[in-house]
Amino acid sequence: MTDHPHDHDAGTPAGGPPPDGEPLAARAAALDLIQATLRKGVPFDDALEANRGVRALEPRDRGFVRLLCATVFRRLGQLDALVQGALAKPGQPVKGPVQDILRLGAAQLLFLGTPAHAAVDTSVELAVARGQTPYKGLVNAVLRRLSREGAGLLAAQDAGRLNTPDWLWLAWRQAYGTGATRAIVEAHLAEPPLDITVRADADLWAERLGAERLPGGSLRLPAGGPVTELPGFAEGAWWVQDAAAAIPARLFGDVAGREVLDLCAAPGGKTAQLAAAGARVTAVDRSEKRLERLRENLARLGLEVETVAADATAWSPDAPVDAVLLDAPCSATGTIRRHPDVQRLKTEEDVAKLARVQARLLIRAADMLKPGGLLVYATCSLQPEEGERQVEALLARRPDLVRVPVDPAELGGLAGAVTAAGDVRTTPGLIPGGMDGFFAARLRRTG
Ligand SMILES: C[S@@+](CC[C@H](N)C(=O)[O-])C[C@H]1O[C@@H](n2cnc3c(N)ncnc32)[C@H](O)[C@@H]1O
Repeated sequence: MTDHPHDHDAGTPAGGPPPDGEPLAARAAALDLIQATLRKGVPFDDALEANRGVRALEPRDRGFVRLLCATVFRRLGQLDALVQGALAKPGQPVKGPVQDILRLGAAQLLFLGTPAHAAVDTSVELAVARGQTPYKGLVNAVLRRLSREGAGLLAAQDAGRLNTPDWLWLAWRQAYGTGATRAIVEAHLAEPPLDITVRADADLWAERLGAERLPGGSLRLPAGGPVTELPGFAEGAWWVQDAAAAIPARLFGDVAGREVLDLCAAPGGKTAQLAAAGARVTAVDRSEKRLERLRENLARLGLEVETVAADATAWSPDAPVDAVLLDAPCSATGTIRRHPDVQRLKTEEDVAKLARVQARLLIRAADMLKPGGLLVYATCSLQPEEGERQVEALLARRPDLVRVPVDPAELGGLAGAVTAAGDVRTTPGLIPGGMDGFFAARLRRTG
């Protein structure tokens, strides 16, 4: 389970050699998937779940399809510039399926190490199979040229900048400065490692899995391969959760025996942390389908919580509580290295719309607290409107709330993640191997 609204226990894409079993079927499935996302706006994980062609493939080929699509989303700016540069007539418009076939072909040639003949031949066949026979020659010529000259062209590109939509580049530069923005966009280029949170015995599991221990307690493994086959998965010893996503629930301190409301809970990564730490959790989510996923996840972990399917802007607990976690719906721009399609789907308008929802949820969450109770607000967004600005606005509006600053020692010494005001702000470039961009603030109700 991860924090992304469209990803659950999906694990990480497996790399490995390109398919030789059904080479065309795998590329055809990848074409359908990137078209669903880039042309129709369907989040990649939803497209993947709905695609029958992918389900029919061997697991290794499915891994290839996932990696190929992720590479197209991750490197789209570079790929489009390369294709443009390789056209016989520069500036010639290349659109629709032909454009997408070229993107897939170039990604295989230049980023996945697919042998040139396999990448070129399957792309040409795909063009024919999709009724693009008149463009067969163009696909062949562009990809052959890229197989010869691509590496040199690639070396001259500013990869981080090219792959980042302008609005995100400008917003991050304004919020974090040029150096930190560079670190963010560089972190987006790499396939992220697999981070997990263990129920208990982190040292034991680190040894068993050969995992690295991260500040704060998460374990880190290299990406690739089916997560469900790793030791400890089936018996519920751990769950998938980015190291940054594991921070907000820890900000409550010792929750053993305490009642905690988790207001936007599914698929349950933070619910699991709270329940594993001994809290009595009520997990609220407005999506019954996602709540079902939360129940499945917690059942695997052998953890019990109460679940409520409700809109948190309209629902109230029977009585005020000691602790509320609001992991609000957001643009998810902090998860781009895990979900590179996000940077192609989300817009500035989405951020403004979500910020209004977050403001409403925050007021409701504050109203649910007893005097002395703690509210932790979190989003997996890099946009200050969904983090820092929300908390400033709430504190200005609600004199009964005060900030309880976070001490870097609470984050295993990750001093770079604590802001001057005492909130948590992680960015993907913060640690080697990266971490999601997250914001978290801890507030106390005083009256
Ligand atoms: C960022 S995800 C939560 C991730 C989760 N906390 C975890 O750690 O696994 C946001 C969740 O908020 C839910 N949601 C969105 N608006 C809501 C609302 N008004 N009331 C309750 N849940 C809502 C979505 O269905 C989604 O599951």
